[in-house]
Amino acid sequence: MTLDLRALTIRTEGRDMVQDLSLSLPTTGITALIGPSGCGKTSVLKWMLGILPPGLQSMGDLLLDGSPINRPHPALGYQPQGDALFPWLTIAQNAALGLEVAGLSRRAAQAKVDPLFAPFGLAGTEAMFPAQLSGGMRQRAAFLRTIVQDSRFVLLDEPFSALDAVTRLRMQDWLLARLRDTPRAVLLVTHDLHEATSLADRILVMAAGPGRIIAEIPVTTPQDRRREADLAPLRETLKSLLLEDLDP
Ligand SMILES: Nc1ncnc2c1ncn2[C@@H]1O[C@H](COP(=O)(O)OP(=O)(O)OP(=O)(O)O)[C@@H](O)[C@H]1O
Repeated sequence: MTLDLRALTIRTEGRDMVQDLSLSLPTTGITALIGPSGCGKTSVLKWMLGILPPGLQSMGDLLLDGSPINRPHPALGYQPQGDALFPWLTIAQNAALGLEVAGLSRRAAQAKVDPLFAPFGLAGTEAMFPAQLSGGMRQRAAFLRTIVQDSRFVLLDEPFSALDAVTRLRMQDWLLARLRDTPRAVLLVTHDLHEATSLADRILVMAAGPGRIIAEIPVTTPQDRRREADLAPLRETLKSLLLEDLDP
């Protein structure tokens, strides 16, 4: 299964905010999307999901295995910036919400979510509210809600940015482990070059004004052999691409 975004242009107030952007996601693996603030990363994700705010005009095609799809589409899962848990719902209710929105009964949704609390490190939190959990736990609950929907393609918008450094590293390892359990394709928007180089199989670099992809860089070192020091040259390359773009 492949997801192809072809020739996306997003226009606001008479100017192209994103211009002629194309990308493909293979069946598995992590593709990181990096770029300066405001270049349009979140808007690209929202367009793929069919939730671009009104007021932004768009042109482009999204093809699943070569055919255009209507959105929202069950093959595409999404985790917005932050954890986006509803504070007035318990963790169990939050985790089941995506399934309920997709049409499952409350009971069926809960039955699907329940067995995942332990593997997601959330055993005992079912009846708690988000404010009672640590940042890492809330993030795992948000992942649970996203992952349980079985979407083949998961779009993650800066999922770790609100976490402290240690929790972030643990959550990154944890995400890789979950993806080994249930392989799927991830499009990961991140500002963090360490995160991009340690997690991704491929890094797409965006420039701003208008937002477009200026480089596609494969990360060929296998996950288990990625050492911080070995990844430094790649980070330097990414840094110069990002900074070059900001020069007048
Ligand atoms: N609803 C909207 N109406 C008009 N302009 C918008 C709207 N949403 C976003 N924009 C503008 O579009 C541009 C891209 O925003 P977007 O959030 O997609 O960028 P981003 O690369 O994800 O930024 P960041 O990394 O800071 O999250 C910004 O200049 C923003 O001000």
